[in-house]
Amino acid sequence: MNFIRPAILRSVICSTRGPPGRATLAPGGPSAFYSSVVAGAQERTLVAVKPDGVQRRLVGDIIKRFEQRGFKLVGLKMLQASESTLADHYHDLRRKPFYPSLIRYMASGPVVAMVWEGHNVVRSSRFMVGDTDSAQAKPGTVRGDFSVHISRNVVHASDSVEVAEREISLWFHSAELVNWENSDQSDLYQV
Ligand SMILES: Nc1ncnc2c1ncn2[C@@H]1O[C@H](COP(=O)(O)OP(=O)(O)OP(=O)(O)O)[C@@H](O)[C@H]1O
Repeated sequence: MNFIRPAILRSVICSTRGPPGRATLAPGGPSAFYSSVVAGAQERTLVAVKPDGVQRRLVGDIIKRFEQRGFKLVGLKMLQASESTLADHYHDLRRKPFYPSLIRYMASGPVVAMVWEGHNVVRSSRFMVGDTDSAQAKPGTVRGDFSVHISRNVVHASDSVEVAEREISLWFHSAELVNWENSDQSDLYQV
């Protein structure tokens, strides 16, 4: 979604709420209105910095990219992933020839798991992370900037909303996810 200027948002609300020709903003003014627009479109995704990304001190850079894009961090932890979690996470790849080395790689050191929230965050995260094969990943993406080989591609991001829900519940307990409000969410949606 492109950023929306306040004036455009005001005209959208005027045309979708209340009788024609009557300007009706949400109670609480523009800021509350932006929040209500944004809140209706929220989704969450799992992003994980893989062991090579942690070893290479890329955690901060990856978090920065998601924060700067405008997404909201609602879960964060560093952990040594168990083989059972990894087997569950990559269950669809278990028959691939690279599966054993993938599990070894993912278990070789700590992972930083995160849950990010925002409009179209699943799709946007996949673009930000870049192609699975680092050789195909575009510059500007995490993998395109930091990785040269598919087997050490720095970061994971869920590839659909349904998968994201499954992966978040695999990696996080619900009590580890924090619901919080931006003090002024309108800032996110202004150019
Ligand atoms: N041909 C391959 N050789 C070695 N490792 C591979 C290969 N294909 C995939 N992998 C590893 O398995 C991971 C999962 O593969 P998948 O096809 O699900 O890609 P992805 O969804 O882009 O990656 P991820 O799930 O890690 O975000 C890849 O990120 C990569 O680390």
